[in-house]
Amino acid sequence: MELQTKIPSDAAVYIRDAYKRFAPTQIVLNGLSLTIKERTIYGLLGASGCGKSTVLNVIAGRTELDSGTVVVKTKKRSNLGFMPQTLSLHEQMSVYENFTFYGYLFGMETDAIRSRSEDLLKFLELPSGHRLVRELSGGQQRRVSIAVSVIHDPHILILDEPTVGLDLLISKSIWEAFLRMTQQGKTIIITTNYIQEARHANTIGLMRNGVLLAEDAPIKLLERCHVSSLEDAFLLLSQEQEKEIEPGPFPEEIKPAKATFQDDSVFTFQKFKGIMYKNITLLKRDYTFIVVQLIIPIITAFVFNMVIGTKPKNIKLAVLNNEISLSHCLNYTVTSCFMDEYDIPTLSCSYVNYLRKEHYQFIEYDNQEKALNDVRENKVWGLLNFPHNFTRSLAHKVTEGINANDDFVTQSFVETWVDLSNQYIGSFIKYDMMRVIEPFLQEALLVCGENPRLGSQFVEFEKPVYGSPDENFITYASIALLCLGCFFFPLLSTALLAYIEKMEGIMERIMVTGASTIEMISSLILIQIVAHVVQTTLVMIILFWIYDNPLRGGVVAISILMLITGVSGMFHGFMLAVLCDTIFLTGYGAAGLNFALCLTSGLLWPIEGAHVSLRMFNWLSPLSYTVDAARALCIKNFPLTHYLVIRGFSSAVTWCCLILLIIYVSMRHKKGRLEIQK
Ligand SMILES: Nc1ncnc2c1ncn2[C@@H]1O[C@H](COP(=O)(O)OP(=O)(O)OP(=O)(O)O)[C@@H](O)[C@H]1O
Repeated sequence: MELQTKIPSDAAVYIRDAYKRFAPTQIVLNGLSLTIKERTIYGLLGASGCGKSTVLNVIAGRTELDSGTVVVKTKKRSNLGFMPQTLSLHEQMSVYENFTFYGYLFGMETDAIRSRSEDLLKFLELPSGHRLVRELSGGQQRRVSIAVSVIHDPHILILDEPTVGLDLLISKSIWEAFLRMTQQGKTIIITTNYIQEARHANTIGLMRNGVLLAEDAPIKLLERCHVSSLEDAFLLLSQEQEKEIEPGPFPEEIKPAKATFQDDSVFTFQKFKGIMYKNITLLKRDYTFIVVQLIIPIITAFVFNMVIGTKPKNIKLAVLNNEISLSHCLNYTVTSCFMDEYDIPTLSCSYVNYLRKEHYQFIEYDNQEKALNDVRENKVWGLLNFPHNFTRSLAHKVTEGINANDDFVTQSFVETWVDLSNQYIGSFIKYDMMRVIEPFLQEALLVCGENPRLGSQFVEFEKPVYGSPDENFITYASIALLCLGCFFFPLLSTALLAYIEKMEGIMERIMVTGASTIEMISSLILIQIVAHVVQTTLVMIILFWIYDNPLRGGVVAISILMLITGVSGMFHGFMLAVLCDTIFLTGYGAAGLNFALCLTSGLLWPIEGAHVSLRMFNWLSPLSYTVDAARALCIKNFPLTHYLVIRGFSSAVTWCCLILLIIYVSMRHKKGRLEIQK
């Protein structure tokens, strides 16, 4: 009540004893007090970095004081107009489109926006409203920015260096426009580094060291200081401050104070509509973005299927066959029993032919040292050395069993050297050599009239519980790829879109209109979801229908899971854009996250093989449980009630909520800072 009586009735803005610091030693406002009268121009002057923009942010309700009082006469944000220091316009949009976007944010109807736009174009001497902002000159762009801040005809206009970088003629015409506005009843607060141009203001506040050195009409200031220019007055007052004023102690007790507005809300359709309008207009203008967003995942899916999972073919192996020349082995079939005394076949041929069916290429050698040398020189991947009486020794071993002669036993082995430096190829060679032993022996035994199962290993694999006998790596990896793609591409596009808005100061400008985090994120996500659904559908068609990776059930469930995963990716992207203050960090953050998820989602290697410390915390990865659930749905056709599926869905939803919370907190924390600092 006492305060109310102190506030002059004609004050549009009243600040008393304002203290603000951004770090313990970085005090920006140190007991500043100012009064801005209605229907006047108030010029806030001071050296760069003295805190002028901070004062404007305090008035606009974007920065909270650590202590003090701030009263803004209007209780509605829609009565405030704010022009940030950076251009903060969508340069790919036309002048009209920028007007419409901000008009919608303030709840204006399209017709009202159109007629107000025409007035403003004339008033600020702007060219056609159909021109794109990026095609205008620097001065015209600044005037568009001013027009945007007054599109909704606010009572109080806050302008952060509106004439910076403009030539004298344009600055003059802008000041004239401001004077006309005050005659129409507006209150204008301007910061400027050009002290001399501020002589047009009704009141000047000279700011230094977090306080006002003086606050008066320009003419009175000149009289008081007995000087002829405002620069001299500023200099004189600064010298006096240095002599006289010791900065007071920063209040020990923090009593946050901020300008509040009644029309701040969590979600309003009108603001959502405005942001949607802007997003759709931008997408229509830049369709390459949509094309890239669709083409890259499609190419990735095709390349993945063409590269991953297919067995390496035409691997070269050296053969030293002491039993028979390899040239005699082509088209060789076993027609006689290898255990006969007389008509003995050559099983080395048969074995090599089995391997040929697995797409190995054989090169015959007659010298073991030379062959091994070629393995060492990478000309071939391995050497198979068949002893001269390999078939007879094998027959002896089979018929004699435990009574077999040691020499025969030794001669019944194919000596093999494999280059294991390439783990994948080396393992394929070993695996195939072991795998063909069984059919090779069974065929030989069958010709002998023996039970072919004598040639089987002692382990017999029944029909697989899940999967099929010819399941390969791609079955396992394709699901992880789907999840990763659904997460990463929306993450990347959201991070870039949001970062650009932040970088250009547009995010901050939107927030000053009172738009909430929810409105900004929901409209961005609605747009992205359309792209995400199309993207995911195409990738699923490629993976499951064109390349026939197994999809044994749960199409609807997997689609919903991928939708949530995409939304989670978008939230992660938005979070990166809010938290990172350079494009480098944002890009690296996105790429690094993708890389880490590749490794921890089981795309490259089963997580069961990871170090115990990683396995313990793997559940912290946003995709681990999602990938498990997706595999359970696609490969095992588990029902929705299975715990793996429930866990996957719960994890995806929890991550969304958690990241949303982080975004909300950081946007609150970064108030007044959602733009890249100059
Ligand atoms: N949100 C923030 N977090 C940390 N530091 C901040 C924040 N906002 C402003 N600052 C710092 O406070 C000081 C005053 O900044 P401010 O932008 O208000 O100065 P200014 O007088 O408007 O400068 P200029 O004329 O160059 O625009 C600067 O050192 C700036 O880096």
